[in-house]
Amino acid sequence: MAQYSRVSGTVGLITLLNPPVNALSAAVRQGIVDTMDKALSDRKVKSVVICGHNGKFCGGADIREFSSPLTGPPLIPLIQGVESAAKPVVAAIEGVALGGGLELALGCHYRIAHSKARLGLPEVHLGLLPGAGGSQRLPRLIGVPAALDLITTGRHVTGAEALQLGLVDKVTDRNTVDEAVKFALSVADQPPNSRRVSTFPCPRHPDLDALFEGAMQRVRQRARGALAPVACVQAVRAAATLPYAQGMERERELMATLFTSGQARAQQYHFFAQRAVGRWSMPSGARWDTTKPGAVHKAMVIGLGTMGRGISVALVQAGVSVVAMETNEKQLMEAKQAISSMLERGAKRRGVAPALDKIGYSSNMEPAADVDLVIEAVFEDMALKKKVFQQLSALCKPGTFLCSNTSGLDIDQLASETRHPELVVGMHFFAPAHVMKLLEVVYGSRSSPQAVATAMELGKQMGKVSVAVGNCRGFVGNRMLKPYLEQAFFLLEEGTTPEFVDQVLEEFGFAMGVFRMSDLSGLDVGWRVRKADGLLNASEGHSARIRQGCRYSPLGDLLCEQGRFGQKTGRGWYQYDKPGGRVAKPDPWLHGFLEKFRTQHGLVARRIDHQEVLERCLYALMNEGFRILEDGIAAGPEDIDVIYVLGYSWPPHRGGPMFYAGMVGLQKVLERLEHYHQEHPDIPSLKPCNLLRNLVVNGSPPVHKWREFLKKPQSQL
Ligand SMILES: CC(C)(COP(=O)(O)OP(=O)(O)OC[C@H]1O[C@@H](n2cnc3c(N)ncnc32)[C@H](O)[C@@H]1OP(=O)(O)O)[C@@H](O)C(=O)NCCC(=O)NCCSC(=O)/C=C/CCCCCCCCCCCCC(=O)O
Repeated sequence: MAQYSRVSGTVGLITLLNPPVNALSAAVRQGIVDTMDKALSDRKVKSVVICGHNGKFCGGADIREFSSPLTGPPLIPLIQGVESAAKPVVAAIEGVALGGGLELALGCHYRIAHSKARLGLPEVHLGLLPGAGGSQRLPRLIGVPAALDLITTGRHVTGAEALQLGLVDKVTDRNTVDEAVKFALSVADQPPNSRRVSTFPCPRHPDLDALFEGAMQRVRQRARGALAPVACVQAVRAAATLPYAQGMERERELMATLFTSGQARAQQYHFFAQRAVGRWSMPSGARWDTTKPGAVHKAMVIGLGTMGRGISVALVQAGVSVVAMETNEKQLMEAKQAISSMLERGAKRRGVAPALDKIGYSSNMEPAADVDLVIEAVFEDMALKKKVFQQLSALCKPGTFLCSNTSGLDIDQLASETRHPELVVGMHFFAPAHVMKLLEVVYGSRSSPQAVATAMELGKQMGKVSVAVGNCRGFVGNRMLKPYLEQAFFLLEEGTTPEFVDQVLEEFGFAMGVFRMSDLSGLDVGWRVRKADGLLNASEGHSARIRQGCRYSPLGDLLCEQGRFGQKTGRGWYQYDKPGGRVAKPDPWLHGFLEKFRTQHGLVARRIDHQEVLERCLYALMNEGFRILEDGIAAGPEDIDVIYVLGYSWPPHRGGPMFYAGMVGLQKVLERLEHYHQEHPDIPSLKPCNLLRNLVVNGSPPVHKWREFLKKPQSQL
């Protein structure tokens, strides 16, 4: 709803009221229509201010309403009504003005913003475009290049940047509503005719064709196969080339296509899933809303390789004091320099001073005695990590939380090395740790709810989306990666090439196919894990393509034996112009190697099509996701989907693997897995798991109902 009052004698004040973000629900839209009517018909009122309750202007259209038939006054004529009002209307922007909220502000005749307010048109992240006139008004107000940038990236700008762009008329550090009321008094006598943005000509640009071509190329590269960014470019092009009314018609057509698309559903699901994972629970029944996190003022990071450096930066930027520790003096010196420059760059980007005084360095463990939390980020080696945990347990003051940045090792084993296993949790960061938004928080069988709450909260403080998961090999993300990689290797054995597999996966929307990704992260990483698992050598009398009774592909191991570790060595699944080179080129040597391998193992190459690559790689991965749910390692499909979109570059417009399974149809996923498993009975990951069968038997319920079919989460180890 919206509240109305008259202030300072002649200003009509309209306050949007819909906590927590004053989203434009049907009731709020009706409230705006009613209160505008009041203000315009009140003869004492000379000008109007629109603001939001509780320091937030407006978070945009109410996204929850998008899944049911739209009711209440539509937004486009509502904003048109505000713009055509005969009395000046001023938007008082505090907190946020996003999406429909900013579009409402663009319909006002003046915009006053707090310098720290955040403004933006993030609809592209919801699979939409700014469809309430935003795509037509913004370019008219701030010019085509700046509007293209804001609309296609969905990025937020501060009030201060908005002023520079010409998006707002004034910024303030004081009470924004008071300033807006003063401003409204000062313009009360000025007719708003010349302030209607829809009547502005779109600023001219010398080469519109090149500008839009470049923008189109960028959005296609950034989000392969996503419809919304392309439609955003098309809508802005309409603003630049057509009269306003025709531009609005084009905006409407494009929005209608997006609004009902599966991609918009997927991205809106992802928006709510990111928020849902914050409401975590543990098998014991402990929950996010009943557990108080411990305070973390000072933390220690142990091991300053790439991960430790990134984690240190993320902690400092979150306002935590850090002691960064590394025993190797040379590495310590290099880390100091790298961390300082990362902090400086980050501070410059955010327009603040670098908090270099928040970090100290040590070459020994002693400072652990005086910290609230330790994050161990040493090499991924159980024996080494165990030693670190033993030392920490002896050194730390009572109550210090001990966290391991492991990508898949057993948290319970680490905890058992300490005197207080309840204080131990996993914090699986993703590289680069100061940039990537995902954090898997792993609870072991003895982790206390408070330890989990503390790690979850610390993740949030670092700007990450933290997902609580149970303890098993590879946790959620890497556990699901295993069958995906395995299928890709098997497909090579059966006749295809790395180029074709990557092309199919990239067309699906992944930023990189599995082989290019493997070259980037280093083939030796998986090789070391397989070595530790005793998988490198076939048992006597068994085929080289069988391990532990199941089909196994030694292809990755054979490349590593040749020193082909990927980009860093200049050779892997592809060739590069030099070690460290980034441009992957097909490698004739590799094709010859695959042919020889097939001959040696009596395999006849067959033609493998697009559909088979996609289904075998993705359905095997999804099947593991169902198993993870069945095992209680993830509390719900949203957790898995958030992990995959934020940590494994699953395309957001496809929601995540579990959401995608629902989109494809669970029955179809089941049938195709059954088909492939019949063809390859020696690949257990293709055997459809019970939860998938159970969901199909129960009529394939929508993804938000799957939790009803799950057991309580539990640790598997
Ligand atoms: C930055 C935020 C605003 C706040 O962040 P933070 O403080 O961290 O808090 P959160 O945890 O994120 O959020 C708190 C809770 O609020 C919920 N929330 C937030 N925003 C919204 C919202 N916009 N709607 C509903 N709910 C919202 C959030 O979920 C949290 O609750 P919970 O924990 O999940 O319970 C941050 O929240 C943020 O970034 N929000 C989103 C901002 C955004 O993206 N805004 C744009 C929304 S889309 C929009 O505005 C579109 C406008 C144009 C509409 C035009 C309509 C025309 C329709 C034409 C259709 C044509 C169809 C034709 C079909 C046919 O032909 O038939």
